Amino acid sequence: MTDTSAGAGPGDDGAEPPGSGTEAARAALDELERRAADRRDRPAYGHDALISCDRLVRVFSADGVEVQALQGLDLLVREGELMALVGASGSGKSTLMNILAGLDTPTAGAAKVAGRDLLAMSSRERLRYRREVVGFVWQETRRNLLPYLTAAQNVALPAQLRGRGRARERSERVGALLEVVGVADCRDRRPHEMSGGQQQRVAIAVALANHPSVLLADEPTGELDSRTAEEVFAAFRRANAELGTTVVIVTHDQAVAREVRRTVAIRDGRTSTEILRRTEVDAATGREATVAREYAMLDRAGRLQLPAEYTEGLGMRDRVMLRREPDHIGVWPDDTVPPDA
Ligand SMILES: Nc1ncnc2c1ncn2[C@@H]1O[C@H](COP(=O)(O)OP(=O)(O)OP(=O)(O)O)[C@@H](O)[C@H]1O
Repeated sequence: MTDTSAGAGPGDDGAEPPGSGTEAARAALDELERRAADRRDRPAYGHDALISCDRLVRVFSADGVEVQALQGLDLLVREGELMALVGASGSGKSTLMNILAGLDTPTAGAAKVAGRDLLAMSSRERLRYRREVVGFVWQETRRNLLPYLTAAQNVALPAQLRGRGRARERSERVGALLEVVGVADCRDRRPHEMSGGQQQRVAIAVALANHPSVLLADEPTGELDSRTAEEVFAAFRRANAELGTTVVIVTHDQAVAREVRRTVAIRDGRTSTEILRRTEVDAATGREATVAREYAMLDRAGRLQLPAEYTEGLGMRDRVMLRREPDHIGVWPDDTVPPDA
């Protein structure tokens, strides 16, 4: 233990006797400086992520009542990921998507997408951000497309508005995008001449028109039957694989959530658990199988959200008992005596 008691000063000859208070204080100071330097050199949170949300808060006030839709949400998404966000109704998914889409601003915290600081953008930068950095697909099919334009005209519009490229290049890109999402045959049809699934796939092409870094979709298959939903999801997957676009999908659809490698659950305005899926080859049979593992998010304040089904199943409430083991932490209901206590 470091002795920092007062009264121990340099000796008569000016030299510090070993173990003196001054020497100990200097050692403590060196240690503090070393730790501060370590902290300085450590990469910042989310430095290599395309999307980073750091303790994001969004409070709505309505009729004098405050609703905390996001309560310190942390989320990192790497470039090229295809991931799903799930959560109960009212957990804050749409609030998060609106912030990432540049349609709403957080009350506190930090949010960055492709290097843009979502809290510090001017209204002009915000407009550019919405046009160039993110593409958006909404649940309601009619919200995504202009009804009096054909599929090709809808997809051509964002680039036309931006005044980018020559007409021929734009037309080629429209054809290529409709091909990627699998609706090249709908090129000259207006929305009412297409099925709901075809309209959503055209909507994906529209959202991709300006080469966005991120494609955001809020319940894009919510109005579709499961077979059609699969086709729409396949279009997201192709956009991700062929164009490298990072895709974040909010979904209630378990089938869609199971199809992605990473599913993040939001609970009470915070990220709570995360499921990562990997393909593993069985050494004995050589057969491939998808292995899913569930993780809980540990935020930088050390907070951990335990899944409700775990805590409810074990009758855990208000307070739990913890014990640190060499390689894990044990958690027991408050009134339980741990096995080898
Ligand atoms: N504009 C607003 N004004 C007041 N409260 C709001 C507003 N928008 C959202 N909320 C509230 O914030 C909370 C989170 O809402 P949000 O729409 O983000 O949830 P959600 O997870 O997307 O739900 P759902 O799955 O039903 O769409 C809810 O309690 C909601 O009532």
